[in-house]
Amino acid sequence: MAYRMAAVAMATPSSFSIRAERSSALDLSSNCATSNARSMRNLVFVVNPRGANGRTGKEWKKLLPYLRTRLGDQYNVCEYITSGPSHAEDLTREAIRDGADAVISVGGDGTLHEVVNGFFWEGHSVGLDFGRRLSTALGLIPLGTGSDFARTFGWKNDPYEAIERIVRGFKSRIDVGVITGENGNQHYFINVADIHLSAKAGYFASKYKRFGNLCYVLGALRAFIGHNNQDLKIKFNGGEWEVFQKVTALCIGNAKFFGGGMKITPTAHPSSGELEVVILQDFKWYDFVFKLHKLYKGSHLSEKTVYSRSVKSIEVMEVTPTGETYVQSDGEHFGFLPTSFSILPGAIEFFC
Ligand SMILES: Nc1ncnc2c1ncn2[C@@H]1O[C@H](COP(=O)(O)OP(=O)(O)OP(=O)(O)O)[C@@H](O)[C@H]1O
Repeated sequence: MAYRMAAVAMATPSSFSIRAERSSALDLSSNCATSNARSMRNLVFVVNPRGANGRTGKEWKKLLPYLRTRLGDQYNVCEYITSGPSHAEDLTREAIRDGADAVISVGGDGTLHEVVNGFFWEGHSVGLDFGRRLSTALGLIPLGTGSDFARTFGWKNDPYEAIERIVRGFKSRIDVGVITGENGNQHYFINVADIHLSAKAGYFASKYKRFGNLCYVLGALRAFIGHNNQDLKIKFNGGEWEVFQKVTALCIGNAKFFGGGMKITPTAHPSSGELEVVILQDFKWYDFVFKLHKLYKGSHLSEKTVYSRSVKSIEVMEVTPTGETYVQSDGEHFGFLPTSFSILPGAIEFFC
């Protein structure tokens, strides 16, 4: 069940600041709007103060006065600070229901992942709740450790460039990946979902975020302990089951990069209408030493032990079930196989 939010407000004629807490109601029309609110655009900035080891919170404090000046009188700037994991999801859902024109994720890929999930509720778009058709756009100020989704667009962790994109107001529709676990619950991803070694590495990397980008190397080293390549059964686009032997990692890209700059699904693009599947087979630890540069450059698809194709959907299960093969989406631990993935083409309008 979604939390509703408390809004403690400090209204100014053109902007508004909110520290969101769980458990009471937020109403954009009363809390963000001013007297000429109907003609103003409500932009909700969902900020993870703990992103990039706390750097996001510090940067944001400096950024906010500039943002208000740069956006000017036609925008209500609503600032929602997350209080912990998953909070960004609840805040986004409430902002959409309250009629926000845009929700802008301020932080890394984990925060963006939660904001994207906030666009959905019980298998459908929140904008279509109660028979309404609300069109809230998604924006991004990348300020995380990896900020991998932004790399597909060639964007850096530069908040001032990101603000210019919002000011310019150019939007296009992007696809969203759907991931469904054994219990049938749906979850959404916008960047890359992945299975086995990389997902296990991501799980451990999240424990080492205090080391910055080094967390991905530490996570990978930890994941190698006890790792075995796995035979997997895979069904593409609802066809026949096929067995892929000795799978090291299986990656499903809506965008190109993961793990802090590795171009793992180099032909993926969030407006292609398809997911790009890349399967690494029979990789040994030394393959990562000798082929790592190819994974970063995105030139690994020509390797004999790398399989790739575009799909609308894919189902994956272990040949011999262990229930221990890791799955992650957008760098966040999702669970274990079996899992299925599909695409929602053009599901969200995005500032780009
Ligand atoms: N107030 C908070 N306190 C602690 N954790 C939070 C808070 N708000 C959000 N989080 C969690 O922090 C996690 C990481 O945040 P985020 O992705 O923004 O930064 P990052 O991990 O440094 O960047 P990247 O994912 O790009 O590497 C999110 O998955 C989210 O669940």
